[in-house]
Amino acid sequence: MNQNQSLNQSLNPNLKQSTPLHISFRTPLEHFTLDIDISIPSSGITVLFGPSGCGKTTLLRCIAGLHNAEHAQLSINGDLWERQGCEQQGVHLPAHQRAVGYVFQEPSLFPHLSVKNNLLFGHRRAKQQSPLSLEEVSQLLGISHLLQRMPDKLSGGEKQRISIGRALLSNPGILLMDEPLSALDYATKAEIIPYLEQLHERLSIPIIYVTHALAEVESLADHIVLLDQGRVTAQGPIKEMMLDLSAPLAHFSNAGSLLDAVVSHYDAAYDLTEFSVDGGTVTVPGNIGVVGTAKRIHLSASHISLTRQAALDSTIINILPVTILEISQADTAQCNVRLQLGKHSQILARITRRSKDKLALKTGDKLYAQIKGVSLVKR
Ligand SMILES: Nc1ncnc2c1ncn2[C@@H]1O[C@H](COP(=O)(O)OP(=O)(O)OP(=O)(O)O)[C@@H](O)[C@H]1O
Repeated sequence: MNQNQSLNQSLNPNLKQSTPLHISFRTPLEHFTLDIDISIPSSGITVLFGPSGCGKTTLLRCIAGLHNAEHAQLSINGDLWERQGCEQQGVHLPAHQRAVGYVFQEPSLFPHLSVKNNLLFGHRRAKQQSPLSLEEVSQLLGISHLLQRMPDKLSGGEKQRISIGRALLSNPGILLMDEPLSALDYATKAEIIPYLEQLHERLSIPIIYVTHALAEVESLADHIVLLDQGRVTAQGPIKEMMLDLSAPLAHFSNAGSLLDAVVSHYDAAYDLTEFSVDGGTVTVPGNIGVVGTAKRIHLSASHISLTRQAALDSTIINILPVTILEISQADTAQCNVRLQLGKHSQILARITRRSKDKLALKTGDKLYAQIKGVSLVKR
């Protein structure tokens, strides 16, 4: 058993790993009815993404038992928490009996308690004593040096990490995070995202994460559920959803694709890091990480151009052979082009309709993708 497996088991020994979460609620709201019926993976981060007022917070509140829906069916890790409005006998586990960790937009620490006592409050709230110790949580979130401080001596990002720690110490079966970064400035967001990535890697409890920010989706999501006016418009694994030309994400102006990459070489003379990806090599400026480190890289669709021949005299250093899988109109001027890269990967390019016609591009064409600009979304 490796360290992660043992930490996962110790966090929640009763977790039935492979049972998907079944989440179904119907409840009238002010202007529309929230009507959701989804199954999501039992581990990893599922992002709820949608415009303001589409029902994201209400859905979290339903899961936490804070909003009563007329129709409900909720199974978490194989346990039935709620069943309402069907022929079978009703079930409603009260909010205080649900093993839910809830992190809000604004960190809500007790001002009269030290960081340590705020964290221990989560420990005491646990229905079953959390096997995860205060020390382990502090180390996971980088807050060990803050334990004796009072909340008014903490930055916004530190407060939010402590809110997350307190939620984890309550031994949750599910972690609900409602725009946990939206109250923080850009620099603090960047500081906290790596800790969220760590949580995601080291804990196998399901996390449902609400955000409006596409950058957070690209950094953190494994699975995405798109909501509009109380209904699911699309859902699925994030990499697939970004490449689905009929789904909303591919139509955003900042559409792109995610690629798994491993650091393969650092060129000290030019300060460039090379990554090996399925189908080639991608080079980015700077010394990014030790050889062998896995990263997730983001390729913006509008930063990819397509050529029939590999340009030999281009300043663009990332040029990869690709095959066209699908072309679809993105708007009146532009097309999305879904491309096969290597054996198992796909990327998205955004080109003008005029270029598509000029090059007479069609499915099956073998081309070269010139990638101008690669961003790392996982450090
Ligand atoms: N208890 C309630 N009863 C009736 N309507 C409600 C209730 N709670 C929220 N609403 C309404 O339901 C809609 C969805 O609200 P909700 O807070 O779930 O949206 P949201 O997607 O989380 O929005 P935001 O991204 O702005 O936080 C809103 O129009 C809101 O006014």
